[in-house]
Amino acid sequence: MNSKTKDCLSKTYRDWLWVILVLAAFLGGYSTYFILEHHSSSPEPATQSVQHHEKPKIELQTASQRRIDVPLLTPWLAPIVWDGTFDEDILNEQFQGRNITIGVTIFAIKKYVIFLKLFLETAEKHFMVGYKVNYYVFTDRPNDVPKIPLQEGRKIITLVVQNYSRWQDISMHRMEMISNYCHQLFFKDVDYLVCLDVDMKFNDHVGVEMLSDLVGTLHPGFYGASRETFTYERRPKSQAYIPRGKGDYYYMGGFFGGKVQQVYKLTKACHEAMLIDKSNRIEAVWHDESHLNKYLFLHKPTKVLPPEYMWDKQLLGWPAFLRKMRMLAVPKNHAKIRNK
Ligand SMILES: CC(=O)N[C@H]1[C@@H](OP(=O)(O)OP(=O)(O)OC[C@H]2O[C@@H](n3ccc(=O)[nH]c3=O)[C@H](O)[C@@H]2O)O[C@H](CO)[C@H](O)[C@@H]1O
Ligand SMILES: [Mn+2]
Repeated sequence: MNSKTKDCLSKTYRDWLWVILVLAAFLGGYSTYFILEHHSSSPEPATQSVQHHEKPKIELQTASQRRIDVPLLTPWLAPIVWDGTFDEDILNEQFQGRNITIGVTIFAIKKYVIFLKLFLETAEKHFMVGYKVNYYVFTDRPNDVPKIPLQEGRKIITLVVQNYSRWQDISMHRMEMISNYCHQLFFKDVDYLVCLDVDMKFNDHVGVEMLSDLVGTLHPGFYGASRETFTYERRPKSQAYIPRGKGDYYYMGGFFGGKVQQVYKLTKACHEAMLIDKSNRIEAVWHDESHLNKYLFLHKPTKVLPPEYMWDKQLLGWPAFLRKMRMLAVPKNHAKIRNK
Protein backbone atom coordinates (compact mmCIF):
# COMPACT_ATOMS: atom_id res chain seq x y z
CA MET A 1 0.00 0.00 0.00
CA ASN A 2 1.55 3.26 -1.06
CA SER A 3 1.32 6.40 1.05
CA LYS A 4 -1.31 7.95 -1.22
CA THR A 5 -3.65 5.02 -0.76
CA LYS A 6 -2.97 5.15 3.02
CA ASP A 7 -3.87 8.90 3.06
CA CYS A 8 -7.00 8.27 1.07
CA LEU A 9 -8.08 5.49 3.44
CA SER A 10 -7.42 7.51 6.55
CA LYS A 11 -9.43 10.42 5.07
CA THR A 12 -12.36 8.10 4.34
CA TYR A 13 -11.96 6.70 7.85
CA ARG A 14 -12.04 10.26 9.35
CA ASP A 15 -15.15 11.13 7.30
CA TRP A 16 -16.94 8.03 8.59
CA LEU A 17 -15.93 8.90 12.13
CA TRP A 18 -17.53 12.30 11.74
CA VAL A 19 -20.72 10.77 10.38
CA ILE A 20 -20.88 8.35 13.34
CA LEU A 21 -20.25 11.13 15.86
CA VAL A 22 -22.92 13.39 14.38
CA LEU A 23 -25.35 10.45 14.29
CA ALA A 24 -24.60 9.55 17.95
CA ALA A 25 -25.10 13.14 19.05
CA PHE A 26 -28.38 13.28 17.20
CA LEU A 27 -29.59 9.98 18.70
CA GLY A 28 -28.57 11.07 22.22
CA GLY A 29 -30.46 14.33 21.93
CA TYR A 30 -33.48 12.62 20.48
CA SER A 31 -33.64 10.00 23.25
CA THR A 32 -33.39 12.69 25.97
CA TYR A 33 -36.15 14.63 24.25
CA PHE A 34 -38.19 11.46 23.88
CA ILE A 35 -37.88 10.49 27.59
CA LEU A 36 -38.75 13.98 28.86
CA GLU A 37 -41.56 14.34 26.41
CA HIS A 38 -42.90 10.91 27.28
CA HIS A 39 -43.13 11.84 30.98
CA SER A 40 -44.70 15.20 30.51
CA SER A 41 -47.13 14.32 27.74
CA SER A 42 -50.57 12.90 28.43
CA PRO A 43 -50.27 9.52 30.12
CA GLU A 44 -51.51 6.13 28.96
CA PRO A 45 -55.17 5.39 29.58
CA ALA A 46 -54.57 3.53 32.89
CA THR A 47 -52.61 6.42 34.42
CA GLN A 48 -55.15 8.84 33.08
CA SER A 49 -58.01 7.23 34.99
CA VAL A 50 -56.00 7.11 38.26
CA GLN A 51 -55.18 10.78 37.88
CA HIS A 52 -58.85 11.56 37.32
CA HIS A 53 -59.98 9.74 40.50
CA GLU A 54 -57.23 11.17 42.67
CA LYS A 55 -57.85 14.80 41.78
CA PRO A 56 -59.39 15.78 45.16
CA LYS A 57 -56.51 14.08 47.00
CA ILE A 58 -53.98 16.16 45.12
CA GLU A 59 -55.93 19.30 45.95
CA LEU A 60 -56.10 18.34 49.63
CA GLN A 61 -52.36 17.78 49.77
CA THR A 62 -51.79 21.17 48.26
CA ALA A 63 -54.21 22.74 50.72
CA SER A 64 -52.49 21.24 53.74
CA GLN A 65 -49.08 22.17 52.45
CA ARG A 66 -50.26 25.74 52.25
CA ARG A 67 -50.25 26.00 56.08
CA ILE A 68 -46.61 26.55 56.86
CA ASP A 69 -47.35 29.03 59.66
CA VAL A 70 -48.61 26.48 62.19
CA PRO A 71 -47.70 22.94 63.34
CA LEU A 72 -49.87 20.33 61.61
CA LEU A 73 -48.84 17.24 63.57
CA THR A 74 -48.03 16.45 67.18
CA PRO A 75 -44.73 14.65 67.89
CA TRP A 76 -46.77 11.40 68.08
CA LEU A 77 -48.22 12.16 64.62
CA ALA A 78 -51.76 13.11 65.61
CA PRO A 79 -53.20 15.75 63.28
CA ILE A 80 -53.76 19.29 64.54
CA VAL A 81 -56.79 20.24 62.49
CA TRP A 82 -56.16 23.83 61.45
CA ASP A 83 -58.38 25.48 58.89
CA GLY A 84 -57.01 24.72 55.42
CA THR A 85 -55.81 21.21 56.28
CA PHE A 86 -59.00 19.26 55.57
CA ASP A 87 -61.70 18.99 52.96
CA GLU A 88 -65.17 19.08 54.55
CA ASP A 89 -66.84 17.41 51.55
CA ILE A 90 -64.55 14.39 51.61
CA LEU A 91 -64.98 14.02 55.39
CA ASN A 92 -68.76 14.31 55.13
CA GLU A 93 -68.78 11.61 52.47
CA GLN A 94 -66.87 9.34 54.84
CA PHE A 95 -69.05 10.04 57.88
CA GLN A 96 -72.52 10.33 56.38
CA GLY A 97 -72.83 6.63 55.58
CA ARG A 98 -71.99 5.75 59.18
CA ASN A 99 -75.24 7.09 60.69
CA ILE A 100 -73.53 8.43 63.80
CA THR A 101 -75.00 10.33 66.74
CA ILE A 102 -72.91 12.93 68.51
CA GLY A 103 -73.61 13.69 72.15
CA VAL A 104 -72.72 17.07 73.66
CA THR A 105 -72.48 17.51 77.43
CA ILE A 106 -73.19 20.99 78.76
CA PHE A 107 -73.46 21.91 82.41
CA ALA A 108 -75.70 24.84 83.28
CA ILE A 109 -75.90 24.87 87.03
CA LYS A 110 -77.28 27.76 89.07
CA LYS A 111 -76.82 31.08 87.27
CA TYR A 112 -75.00 29.51 84.32
CA VAL A 113 -78.39 28.63 82.80
CA ILE A 114 -78.31 32.11 81.26
CA PHE A 115 -75.66 30.91 78.79
CA LEU A 116 -77.79 28.10 77.38
CA LYS A 117 -79.84 30.05 74.85
CA LEU A 118 -76.95 31.52 72.89
CA PHE A 119 -74.99 28.28 73.15
CA LEU A 120 -77.79 26.15 71.72
CA GLU A 121 -78.92 28.64 69.09
CA THR A 122 -75.43 29.06 67.69
CA ALA A 123 -74.80 25.28 67.91
CA GLU A 124 -77.81 24.72 65.67
CA LYS A 125 -76.22 27.02 63.09
CA HIS A 126 -72.66 25.73 63.19
CA PHE A 127 -72.25 22.45 65.09
CA MET A 128 -72.38 19.14 63.18
CA VAL A 129 -74.97 20.45 60.75
CA GLY A 130 -76.67 17.54 58.98
CA TYR A 131 -75.84 15.04 61.76
CA LYS A 132 -77.83 13.59 64.64
CA VAL A 133 -76.98 15.47 67.82
CA ASN A 134 -78.13 14.92 71.40
CA TYR A 135 -77.55 17.90 73.67
CA TYR A 136 -77.32 16.67 77.26
CA VAL A 137 -78.01 19.63 79.52
CA PHE A 138 -77.02 18.92 83.12
CA THR A 139 -78.79 21.39 85.38
CA ASP A 140 -80.40 21.98 88.74
CA ARG A 141 -82.89 24.37 87.10
CA PRO A 142 -84.75 22.31 84.50
CA ASN A 143 -87.43 24.98 84.08
CA ASP A 144 -84.85 27.46 82.86
CA VAL A 145 -83.70 25.32 79.94
CA PRO A 146 -84.83 27.32 76.89
CA LYS A 147 -86.99 25.74 74.25
CA ILE A 148 -85.34 26.52 70.97
CA PRO A 149 -86.21 25.15 67.53
CA LEU A 150 -83.93 22.29 66.52
CA GLN A 151 -83.05 20.80 63.16
CA GLU A 152 -84.33 17.33 62.33
CA GLY A 153 -82.64 14.46 64.17
CA ARG A 154 -81.46 16.66 67.02
CA LYS A 155 -82.77 16.84 70.58
CA ILE A 156 -82.17 18.34 74.00
CA ILE A 157 -82.15 15.94 76.95
CA THR A 158 -82.33 17.65 80.32
CA LEU A 159 -80.64 15.80 83.16
CA VAL A 160 -81.42 17.12 86.63
CA VAL A 161 -78.35 17.00 88.85
CA GLN A 162 -77.32 18.38 92.22
CA ASN A 163 -75.44 21.65 92.59
CA TYR A 164 -72.47 22.53 94.75
CA SER A 165 -71.82 25.76 96.58
CA ARG A 166 -68.31 26.31 95.15
CA TRP A 167 -67.96 26.87 91.40
CA GLN A 168 -64.80 24.79 91.46
CA ASP A 169 -66.77 21.79 92.75
CA ILE A 170 -69.37 22.24 90.02
CA SER A 171 -66.64 22.34 87.41
CA MET A 172 -64.79 19.32 88.82
CA HIS A 173 -67.86 17.13 89.38
CA ARG A 174 -68.60 17.29 85.67
CA MET A 175 -66.08 14.45 85.28
CA GLU A 176 -68.01 12.29 87.74
CA MET A 177 -71.39 13.02 86.19
CA ILE A 178 -70.26 12.42 82.62
CA SER A 179 -68.70 9.08 83.55
CA ASN A 180 -71.86 8.03 85.45
CA TYR A 181 -74.14 8.88 82.55
CA CYS A 182 -71.99 6.86 80.15
CA HIS A 183 -73.58 3.75 81.68
CA GLN A 184 -77.05 5.22 81.99
CA LEU A 185 -77.29 6.82 78.53
CA PHE A 186 -74.25 7.53 76.45
CA PHE A 187 -72.98 4.01 75.67
CA LYS A 188 -76.41 3.18 74.32
CA ASP A 189 -77.36 6.42 72.58
CA VAL A 190 -74.29 8.09 71.06
CA ASP A 191 -71.06 7.28 69.23
CA TYR A 192 -69.03 10.34 70.12
CA LEU A 193 -69.14 12.73 73.07
CA VAL A 194 -68.06 16.36 72.97
CA CYS A 195 -67.73 17.96 76.42
CA LEU A 196 -67.97 21.73 76.46
CA ASP A 197 -68.15 24.70 78.82
CA VAL A 198 -71.47 26.51 78.57
CA ASP A 199 -70.07 30.05 78.59
CA MET A 200 -69.17 29.85 74.90
CA LYS A 201 -70.84 30.38 71.56
CA PHE A 202 -70.36 28.86 68.12
CA ASN A 203 -69.17 31.35 65.55
CA ASP A 204 -68.13 29.18 62.59
CA HIS A 205 -68.24 25.61 61.30
CA VAL A 206 -67.46 22.83 63.79
CA GLY A 207 -67.97 19.47 62.09
CA VAL A 208 -66.78 15.89 61.76
CA GLU A 209 -63.20 17.02 61.16
CA MET A 210 -62.93 17.25 64.96
CA LEU A 211 -64.04 13.67 65.64
CA SER A 212 -61.54 11.01 66.64
CA ASP A 213 -60.94 8.46 69.40
CA LEU A 214 -59.58 10.96 71.91
CA VAL A 215 -59.57 14.70 71.30
CA GLY A 216 -57.97 17.56 73.23
CA THR A 217 -57.99 21.29 72.43
CA LEU A 218 -55.04 23.66 72.71
CA HIS A 219 -55.73 26.36 75.30
CA PRO A 220 -55.74 29.68 73.43
CA GLY A 221 -53.88 31.47 76.21
CA PHE A 222 -50.89 29.12 75.97
CA TYR A 223 -50.64 28.57 72.23
CA GLY A 224 -47.03 29.07 71.19
CA ALA A 225 -45.90 29.65 74.77
CA SER A 226 -42.97 27.72 76.20
CA ARG A 227 -43.68 24.61 78.26
CA GLU A 228 -42.26 26.29 81.36
CA THR A 229 -45.14 28.75 81.43
CA PHE A 230 -47.85 26.07 81.33
CA THR A 231 -49.98 26.16 84.48
CA TYR A 232 -49.81 22.41 85.12
CA GLU A 233 -50.13 21.23 88.70
CA ARG A 234 -46.56 21.28 90.03
CA ARG A 235 -47.02 19.83 93.51
CA PRO A 236 -46.03 16.13 93.57
CA LYS A 237 -48.67 15.49 96.23
CA SER A 238 -51.46 15.93 93.65
CA GLN A 239 -52.50 13.23 91.19
CA ALA A 240 -52.44 15.95 88.51
CA TYR A 241 -48.69 16.55 89.03
CA ILE A 242 -46.60 17.06 85.92
CA PRO A 243 -42.89 17.69 86.62
CA ARG A 244 -41.14 20.70 85.12
CA GLY A 245 -39.68 19.96 81.70
CA LYS A 246 -42.43 17.43 81.00
CA GLY A 247 -45.77 17.75 79.17
CA ASP A 248 -46.71 18.25 75.54
CA TYR A 249 -49.30 21.02 75.31
CA TYR A 250 -51.57 22.94 77.65
CA TYR A 251 -55.08 21.70 76.91
CA MET A 252 -58.23 23.54 77.91
CA GLY A 253 -60.75 22.13 80.35
CA GLY A 254 -63.70 23.46 78.39
CA PHE A 255 -63.39 21.42 75.18
CA PHE A 256 -62.52 17.74 74.93
CA GLY A 257 -64.14 14.64 73.51
CA GLY A 258 -63.86 11.46 71.53
CA LYS A 259 -65.50 8.07 71.18
CA VAL A 260 -67.77 7.37 74.16
CA GLN A 261 -65.55 4.58 75.52
CA GLN A 262 -62.53 6.90 75.52
CA VAL A 263 -64.41 9.77 77.14
CA TYR A 264 -65.65 7.33 79.75
CA LYS A 265 -62.10 6.26 80.57
CA LEU A 266 -60.93 9.87 80.71
CA THR A 267 -63.73 11.21 82.91
CA LYS A 268 -63.60 8.20 85.25
CA ALA A 269 -59.82 8.50 85.65
CA CYS A 270 -60.01 12.26 86.29
CA HIS A 271 -62.83 11.83 88.80
CA GLU A 272 -60.92 9.11 90.66
CA ALA A 273 -57.78 11.24 90.67
CA MET A 274 -59.77 14.13 92.17
CA LEU A 275 -61.16 11.80 94.89
CA ILE A 276 -57.62 10.77 95.82
CA ASP A 277 -56.57 14.43 95.93
CA LYS A 278 -59.52 15.21 98.18
CA SER A 279 -58.58 12.45 100.60
CA ASN A 280 -55.05 13.89 100.62
CA ARG A 281 -56.42 17.40 101.22
CA ILE A 282 -55.13 18.89 98.04
CA GLU A 283 -56.99 20.52 95.15
CA ALA A 284 -55.22 20.87 91.82
CA VAL A 285 -54.43 24.44 90.83
CA TRP A 286 -56.82 24.51 87.86
CA HIS A 287 -59.20 21.85 89.13
CA ASP A 288 -60.55 19.50 86.44
CA GLU A 289 -58.38 21.21 83.81
CA SER A 290 -55.21 20.15 85.67
CA HIS A 291 -56.41 16.55 85.80
CA LEU A 292 -57.40 16.62 82.15
CA ASN A 293 -53.88 17.83 81.29
CA LYS A 294 -52.34 14.99 83.30
CA TYR A 295 -54.58 12.42 81.61
CA LEU A 296 -53.80 13.71 78.12
CA PHE A 297 -50.10 13.75 78.96
CA LEU A 298 -50.30 10.05 79.87
CA HIS A 299 -52.80 9.12 77.11
CA LYS A 300 -51.95 11.06 73.99
CA PRO A 301 -54.95 12.37 72.07
CA THR A 302 -55.47 10.96 68.57
CA LYS A 303 -56.47 14.38 67.28
CA VAL A 304 -55.67 17.86 68.59
CA LEU A 305 -57.84 20.89 67.98
CA PRO A 306 -56.12 24.23 67.46
CA PRO A 307 -57.27 27.31 69.38
CA GLU A 308 -59.64 28.07 66.46
CA TYR A 309 -62.02 25.82 68.38
CA MET A 310 -62.05 28.08 71.42
CA TRP A 311 -60.82 31.62 71.23
CA ASP A 312 -61.17 34.70 73.41
CA LYS A 313 -61.30 37.74 71.17
CA GLN A 314 -61.41 40.29 73.99
CA LEU A 315 -58.34 38.85 75.66
CA LEU A 316 -56.28 37.72 72.67
CA GLY A 317 -57.30 39.81 69.65
CA TRP A 318 -57.11 38.27 66.17
CA PRO A 319 -53.60 37.01 65.26
CA ALA A 320 -52.76 36.16 61.63
CA PHE A 321 -52.48 32.38 62.17
CA LEU A 322 -56.12 32.28 63.26
CA ARG A 323 -58.09 32.02 60.03
CA LYS A 324 -61.32 31.06 61.76
CA MET A 325 -62.79 31.53 65.21
CA ARG A 326 -65.03 28.51 65.45
CA MET A 327 -66.04 28.98 69.09
CA LEU A 328 -65.70 32.08 71.20
CA ALA A 329 -65.74 32.70 74.94
CA VAL A 330 -68.79 34.66 76.07
CA PRO A 331 -67.59 37.38 78.43
CA LYS A 332 -68.89 36.91 81.97
CA ASN A 333 -68.80 38.84 85.20
CA HIS A 334 -67.23 36.34 87.58
CA ALA A 335 -68.32 38.15 90.73
CA LYS A 336 -71.94 38.23 89.63
CA ILE A 337 -72.25 34.74 88.27
CA ARG A 338 -69.95 32.42 90.16
CA ASN A 339 -71.13 30.81 93.39
CA LYS A 340 -74.61 32.33 92.87
C1 LIG B 1 -62.71 27.44 78.60
C2 LIG B 1 -62.07 26.59 79.64
O1 LIG B 1 -61.10 25.92 79.39
N1 LIG B 1 -62.63 26.59 80.84
C3 LIG B 1 -62.08 25.89 81.96
C4 LIG B 1 -61.54 26.91 82.97
O2 LIG B 1 -62.38 27.88 83.54
P1 LIG B 1 -63.61 28.85 83.23
O3 LIG B 1 -63.31 30.17 83.78
O4 LIG B 1 -64.02 28.82 81.84
O5 LIG B 1 -64.73 28.11 84.17
P2 LIG B 1 -66.28 28.35 84.17
O6 LIG B 1 -66.68 29.43 85.10
O7 LIG B 1 -66.79 28.44 82.80
O8 LIG B 1 -66.74 26.96 84.81
C5 LIG B 1 -66.65 25.77 84.08
C6 LIG B 1 -68.04 25.23 83.69
O9 LIG B 1 -68.70 24.70 84.83
C7 LIG B 1 -70.09 24.93 84.73
N2 LIG B 1 -70.54 25.78 85.85
C8 LIG B 1 -69.64 26.45 86.62
C9 LIG B 1 -70.08 27.20 87.70
C10 LIG B 1 -71.46 27.29 87.97
O10 LIG B 1 -71.92 27.96 88.90
N3 LIG B 1 -72.32 26.63 87.16
C11 LIG B 1 -71.90 25.88 86.10
O11 LIG B 1 -72.72 25.32 85.39
C12 LIG B 1 -70.33 25.61 83.39
O12 LIG B 1 -70.60 24.64 82.42
C13 LIG B 1 -69.01 26.28 83.14
O13 LIG B 1 -68.81 26.59 81.77
O14 LIG B 1 -61.05 26.19 84.10
C14 LIG B 1 -62.04 25.45 84.78
C15 LIG B 1 -61.39 24.84 85.99
O15 LIG B 1 -60.81 25.85 86.76
C16 LIG B 1 -62.62 24.38 83.87
O16 LIG B 1 -61.65 23.43 83.56
C17 LIG B 1 -63.13 25.03 82.61
O17 LIG B 1 -63.58 24.03 81.72
MN1 LIG C 1 -65.86 28.66 80.87
